Amino acid sequence: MSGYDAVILVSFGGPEGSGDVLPFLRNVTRGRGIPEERLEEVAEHYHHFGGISPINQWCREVIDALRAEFRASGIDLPIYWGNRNWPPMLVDAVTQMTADGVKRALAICTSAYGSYSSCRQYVEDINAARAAVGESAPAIDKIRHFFDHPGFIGGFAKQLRASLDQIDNQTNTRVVFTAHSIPTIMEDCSGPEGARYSDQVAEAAALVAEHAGWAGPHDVVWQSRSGPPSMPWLEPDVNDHLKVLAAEGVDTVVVSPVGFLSDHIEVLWDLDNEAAETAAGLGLRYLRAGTPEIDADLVGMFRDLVAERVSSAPLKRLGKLPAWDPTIEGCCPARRPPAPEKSRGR
Ligand SMILES: CC1=C(CCC(=O)O)c2cc3nc(cc4[nH]c(cc5[nH]c(cc1n2)c(C)c5CCC(=O)O)c(CCC(=O)O)c4C)C(CCC(=O)O)=C3C
Ligand SMILES: [Fe+2]
Repeated sequence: MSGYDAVILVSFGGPEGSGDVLPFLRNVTRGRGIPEERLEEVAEHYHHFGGISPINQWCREVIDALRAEFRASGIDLPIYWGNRNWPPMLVDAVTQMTADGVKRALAICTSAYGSYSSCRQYVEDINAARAAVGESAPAIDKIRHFFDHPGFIGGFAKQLRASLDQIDNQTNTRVVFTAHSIPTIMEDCSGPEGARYSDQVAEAAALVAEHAGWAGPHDVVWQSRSGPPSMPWLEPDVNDHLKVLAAEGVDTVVVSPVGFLSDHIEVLWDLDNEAAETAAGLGLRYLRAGTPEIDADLVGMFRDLVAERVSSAPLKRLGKLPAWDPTIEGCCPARRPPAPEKSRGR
């Protein structure tokens, strides 16, 4: 007896044609004061791919694979799909669930880590959609952070191993893990005592390296920062880090984007174009390790994360960081409220 009568995949959403790009970007950045020039710059990244982000198609394939996985494991729950920023929108999915009589659903959010952007914001958007539908909307809980689940680690480790196998002489090879940068103010209030986002990324990176059989050095760096230069974000940026590595005598770099489950625009543009170009300019051999995409381990992980909640199946975790409930009231605000001294005066 679990009390759940449905599962909903909740993802970021992405444009599927050039006309979608600017409206999508306006949805993502609504109320955030991101300048129009930044939007136009980001729009260019999407236009290199015909305005199509692979993220929606990836969601469709994950849902198909997960339905098969549910059938095979006797989990008899329908799977809905709602995005935060582009159709199919969360509010429409919640409307449909309500019409179908769903009372309590479990949300699979497609981000592995804590922090406002990667967790709390998903919960807020789910709750906004429920509020828009009204009293009869189902209750929706979120699955836990899964950065150290063996299916997540295994999915990345396989891809990293495949890249390493292409390098004959690994003496001066460096493995570089990347995740999306976030403002340091957001990092400082991630998790119960702060910095849990970067701690989780670091733990995932170490586990992926270990499971790929990589005993050489690895680093964790950040990618895809936005926001005004005056606002500090997590550093170093992957491009700056490549310069440091070249100066240290590294000749081959393998970049594994553990911050993302699939190849979307940040991976295809910021890594496969920008960082690859930076590396070429420095004379570095550059290999980008794959993301799990719809790897069987990753799909099996989603099944496990549902099974944990519907039938109290044991938690599969490889890491040592304490777990924390991603839905604690007030956890991971976008920023801390200003200290009293600072809010007085100007
Ligand atoms: C931590 C994190 C993840 C990983 C967790 C997760 O997966 O959720 C992530 C994922 C993604 N971010 C994405 C796209 C964008 N993120 C933006 C802006 C921002 N991201 C931030 C953080 C993150 N972002 C932050 C702190 C901002 C600035 C402030 C704000 O707006 O909150 C902007 C606005 C323009 C810009 O400023 O760059 C865009 C277009 C896409 C879709 C890609 C596609 O379409 O293929 C995906 C999966
Ligand atoms: Fe983002």
